Amino acid sequence: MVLDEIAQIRSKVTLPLEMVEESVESSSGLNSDSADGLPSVSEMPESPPPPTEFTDVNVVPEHEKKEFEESISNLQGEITALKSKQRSLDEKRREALNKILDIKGSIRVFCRVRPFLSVDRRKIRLPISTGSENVIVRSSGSRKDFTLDKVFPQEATQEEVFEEVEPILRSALDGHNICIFAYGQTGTGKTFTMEGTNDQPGIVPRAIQELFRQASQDTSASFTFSMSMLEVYMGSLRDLLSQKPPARMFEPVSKCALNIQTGSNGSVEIERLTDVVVADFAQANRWYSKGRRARSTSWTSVNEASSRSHCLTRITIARAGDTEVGKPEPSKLWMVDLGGSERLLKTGATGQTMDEGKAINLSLSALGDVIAALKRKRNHIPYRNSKLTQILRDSLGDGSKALMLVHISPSEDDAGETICSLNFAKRARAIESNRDLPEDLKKQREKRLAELDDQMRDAEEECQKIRNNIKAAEFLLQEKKKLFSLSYQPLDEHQESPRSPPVDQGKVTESPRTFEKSVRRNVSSSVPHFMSSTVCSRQRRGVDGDISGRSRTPGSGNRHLSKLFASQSQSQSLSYSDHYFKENLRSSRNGKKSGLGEPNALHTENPSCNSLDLKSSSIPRSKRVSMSHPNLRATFSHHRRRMSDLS
Ligand SMILES: Nc1ncnc2c1ncn2[C@@H]1O[C@H](COP(=O)(O)OP(=O)(O)OP(=O)(O)O)[C@@H](O)[C@H]1O
Repeated sequence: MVLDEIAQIRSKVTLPLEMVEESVESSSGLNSDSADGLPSVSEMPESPPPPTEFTDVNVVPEHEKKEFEESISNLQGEITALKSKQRSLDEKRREALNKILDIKGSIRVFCRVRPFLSVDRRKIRLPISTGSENVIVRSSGSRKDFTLDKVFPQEATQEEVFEEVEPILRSALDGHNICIFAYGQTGTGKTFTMEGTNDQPGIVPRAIQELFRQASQDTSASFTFSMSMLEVYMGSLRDLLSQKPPARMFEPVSKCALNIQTGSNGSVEIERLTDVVVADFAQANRWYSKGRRARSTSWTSVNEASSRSHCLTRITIARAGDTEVGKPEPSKLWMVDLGGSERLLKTGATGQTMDEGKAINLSLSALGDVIAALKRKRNHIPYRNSKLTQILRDSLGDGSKALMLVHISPSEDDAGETICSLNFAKRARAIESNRDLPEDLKKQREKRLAELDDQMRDAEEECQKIRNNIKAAEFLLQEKKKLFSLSYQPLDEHQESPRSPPVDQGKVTESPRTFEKSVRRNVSSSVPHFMSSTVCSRQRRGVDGDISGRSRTPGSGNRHLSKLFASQSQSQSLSYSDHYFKENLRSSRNGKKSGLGEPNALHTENPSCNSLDLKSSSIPRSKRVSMSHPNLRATFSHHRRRMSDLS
């Protein structure tokens, strides 16, 4: 129904200008020498003129204006109702997604096995075997089985990994704080998973792109994204997007340049941390590259340090437009590439490497403690034990979701480290896996998840339909408003309207007064003094001439109208109340061309109207012309102003 209306409105917006043009040319006799072979006005036989009505074109019938206003307000009401329906469906979808994530666990743990690299000493017997939700590690005659939420084997692609990560991003847009961690021994592929390469982008660039994509589809709210990047090294924080270069390249940063502030409500702010608003994915990606470059040239021993620091990328999502629920707090999406988790004794580290390793291990175990406390719903969550957990305080806990991607090596040499990493994963997992549940509970859980999944999809589909309806209705409303302002609002209001396209400025130049002067210019010298041209009017005529070369716009419709006035002044007989003229307009409104091109439809001189009677105020109301075509009204409304200016 809405689409039909749009089609109607479109035809109303564009067609009438042609109709006006046609009616102007036909009625003014300008096409008298045309192929139609129509006689000019002067050649017209002296048949008795049709009775002339003097009408006040200043007035458009109130009932029509009211009807138009009503249709606009009905449409506005319809849009409001659709938006409220969209909000409630969106709420349903959010609830279902939340329940799904809660059943699956608010802290989910995945495992990714790195493929063999050329540098790996390949053994015939592989220590690792994987299922979809479990990893078995065989080492020194023992066999350990670890259960996880999802396991990505060596051949898993970046796309496959991201597919599983993606649902949590929707939660970030819904207002939840989210943390995605890459955990594991050095060289197991944490940076590959998070950053990726140009050919195989990782989670961070894909997530940013996905956020922009999802936000652009959500018409119920508008989103603003901003981005920060920082590095935590030996308990110090470094701003990776800072515009200020470090005092000396490669200088160790011994002091923490950024302070972590915790509000009374638990919210966390990092003082002086650069936060850049990013308008689109390309811009965000440029900042991300800058942050990555800053990381690789940081600290003392340039490349080595990267595995001994944590790199945190934060996307802050501000949501606006959901007026019924007020302005929500911005949500944060943290994507963290953690430092390598290897045991110090095994690496035989000494000196600074030892200290770095200690710092990493301290913060990783603090993170493990926080996650374990959250899992057990402890009253005290030990956030304060490391800089990392202090930073993530408001994004790990109530209402937040976390995803831990534990990376392991396929090599037998690393089996000990692999077991340590998987023990960390086991500790972090929020719930028992499906595999650990009794059969009946497992079935119940699966059933519930399937129901919620259906609910979520239904709500999403319905929401999409409503989104399309809203778009169509908003377009229709905009068109109606345009039409309304063209038809009923005085010229001044057109100028003030913020929606007015630039061509309306042309209308200003080509103001109704200009037309009036062009009428006067052609009026014989017998016209009263007040109708003769002035310097100003002659200047305006120059402007008028400039405009005439422009493309057809409502303004150019006026140009044709001015032709009509010019020709009127030659014949000095045409009145808007002329029933032929009205008839022509009516038929053109009805899509009939017939009356306008036919000789008997042409206007003849009306001797009783040898001069233009512009005193509209003296015309009885009963004789006012009724032009129900909105665009015709538009041009007439300009004319009305011209007349009233004169009176
Ligand atoms: N899934 C994979 N597919 C192909 N190559 C991979 C994969 N995972 C890791 N690699 C390669 O393994 C090497 C080590 O990976 P990466 O640097 O990401 O490890 P890391 O865990 O981040 O190490 P560090 O802790 O030192 O930063 C890189 O050359 C990377 O390209």
